[in-house]
Amino acid sequence: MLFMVEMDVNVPLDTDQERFAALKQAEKERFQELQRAGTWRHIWRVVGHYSNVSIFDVADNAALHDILTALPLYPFMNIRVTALCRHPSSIHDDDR
Ligand SMILES: O=C(O)C[C@H]1C=CC(=O)O1
Repeated sequence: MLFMVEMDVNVPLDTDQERFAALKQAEKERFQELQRAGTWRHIWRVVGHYSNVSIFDVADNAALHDILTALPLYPFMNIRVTALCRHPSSIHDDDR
């Protein structure tokens, strides 16, 4: 199942910078692992924001919930999820 996931990262001014840098590195590693697995299919930076728009390919709603809530930066994120399905005019075979 495909989902559009919009993530906004909010970092309070009093956040410990060293701790945040470690979480950011852990997030990058998890992100790249999920990309290699084909789970986190796409990501785009939203211009002018510490936000991204991503496409996830997961088994079901619960799988997406588990992945998102386990992200290292999850405590700093506001997340919006939109379920997607194939557009009838799409020429891409991997839209499901
Ligand atoms: O940078 C972000 O938008 C937050 C998050 C998503 C991937 C990643 O490496 O960090």
